[in-house]
Amino acid sequence: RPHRSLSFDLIVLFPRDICPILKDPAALTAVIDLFEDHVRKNHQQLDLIVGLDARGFLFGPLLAQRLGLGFVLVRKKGKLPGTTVSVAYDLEYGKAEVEIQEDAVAPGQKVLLIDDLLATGGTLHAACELMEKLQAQIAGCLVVIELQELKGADKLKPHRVFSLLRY
Ligand SMILES: O=P(O)(O)OC[C@H]1O[C@H](OP(=O)(O)OP(=O)(O)O)[C@H](O)[C@@H]1O
Ligand SMILES: Nc1ncnc2[nH]cnc12
Repeated sequence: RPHRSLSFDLIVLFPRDICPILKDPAALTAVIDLFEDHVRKNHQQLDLIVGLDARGFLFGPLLAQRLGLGFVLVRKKGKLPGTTVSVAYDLEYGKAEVEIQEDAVAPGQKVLLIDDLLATGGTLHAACELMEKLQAQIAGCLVVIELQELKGADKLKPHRVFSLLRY
């Protein structure tokens, strides 16, 4: 049979889905409570929460609002108006590109990145490269779900990853 990656096999055999969390208001509140608690204990003087397209947008603004911080979007290529900065990265099959508005984060601002799920780490790694292009300070990455077998947290080093559910 054709080669399939570990990530592909995991999606097919063990799909991890955040939809049940979103459907249950108590679960969603618990997720944001846990993130808020972690950030208040471990991160001081943050400037912005940066969320990843598309499912990072479901959690990021809720957390940002709790913390009294602004929220910034990292989008897939071609979606943002104005002047953008982009980073291309490899997927298991093909390539992708993420973008941010060039003035979304000012040099020196301290940001925390958020997404729903960490698999290989390619997406968050590319988003970290975007932050570096804008000379932001990366405080760390937050995800609801981490697929530990795929070692995404290693790929993101030296940046730290905080996850709520690990498989
Ligand atoms: O760690 P990685 O191997 O990069 O994979 C994780 C990324 O993959 C999924 O997004 P997807 O690309 O399916 O896009 P979507 O959120 O727009 O559905 C997930 O929401 C993460 O963003
Ligand atoms: N097992 C999995 N479930 C959901 N999304 C994924 N992305 C990569 N692996 C995944």
